[in-house]
Amino acid sequence: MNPRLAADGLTFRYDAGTPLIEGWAAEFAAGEVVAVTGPSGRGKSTMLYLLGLMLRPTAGRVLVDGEPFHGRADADRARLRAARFGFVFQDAALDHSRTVLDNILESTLYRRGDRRADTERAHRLMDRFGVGLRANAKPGQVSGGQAQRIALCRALLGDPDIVLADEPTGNLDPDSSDVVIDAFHERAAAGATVVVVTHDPALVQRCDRNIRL
Ligand SMILES: Nc1ncnc2c1ncn2[C@@H]1O[C@H](COP(=O)(O)OP(=O)(O)OP(=O)(O)O)[C@@H](O)[C@H]1O
Repeated sequence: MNPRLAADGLTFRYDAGTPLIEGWAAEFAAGEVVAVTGPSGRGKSTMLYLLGLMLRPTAGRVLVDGEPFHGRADADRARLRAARFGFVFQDAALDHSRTVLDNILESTLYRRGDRRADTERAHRLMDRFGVGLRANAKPGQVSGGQAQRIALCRALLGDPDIVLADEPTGNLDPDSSDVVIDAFHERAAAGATVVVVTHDPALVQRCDRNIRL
């Protein structure tokens, strides 16, 4: 059976210099939570952008269910991302002009769904992650750790079957981090693939395996 997500001979350079990532291969199966670790500046976030079809590789392939997607048109990749991927950016990347709730609901805009059910689900996720009282705040009014948990709610709202998270517990205390990793394992138990870039040893320990870049 094809892995849910795979990198095959992935090479990437930002400019004309030496490639940051060269000939990298990895497979991520449905049902597992995988940590990706490595020194700062090694290219972990870049690798996550490649896996998330946000950057095009210089060479090599990114496969989803065995099908190469890295070279597809932007609109195709965007459609696949909206339907199947949940991405947590390292800096949360919230839209400061909209409320917390609207930021979370943004991930549903490209899916045909029931707005009321999505809103109820968003509130349940916010309560679970301890940010339920901030629904009507603007991102500029919340703490860094709260912004990170709001970004997680946004990524998880659509029950994505591929979750890519960049330092999702970087600003969190151990209890809040546990809630996050529990949620990742829950998605994996439901059949998702979860890839987590992290420097947090406690998080690495709770992942099924660790790939070192
Ligand atoms: N848009 C860009 N243009 C040019 N160089 C970039 C760009 N983004 C990142 N880089 C460079 O690529 C290298 C890898 O960056 P990346 O953020 O992928 O590393 P990382 O392993 O995630 O680091 P950290 O653990 O510090 O978050 C760094 O040297 C960085 O300066």
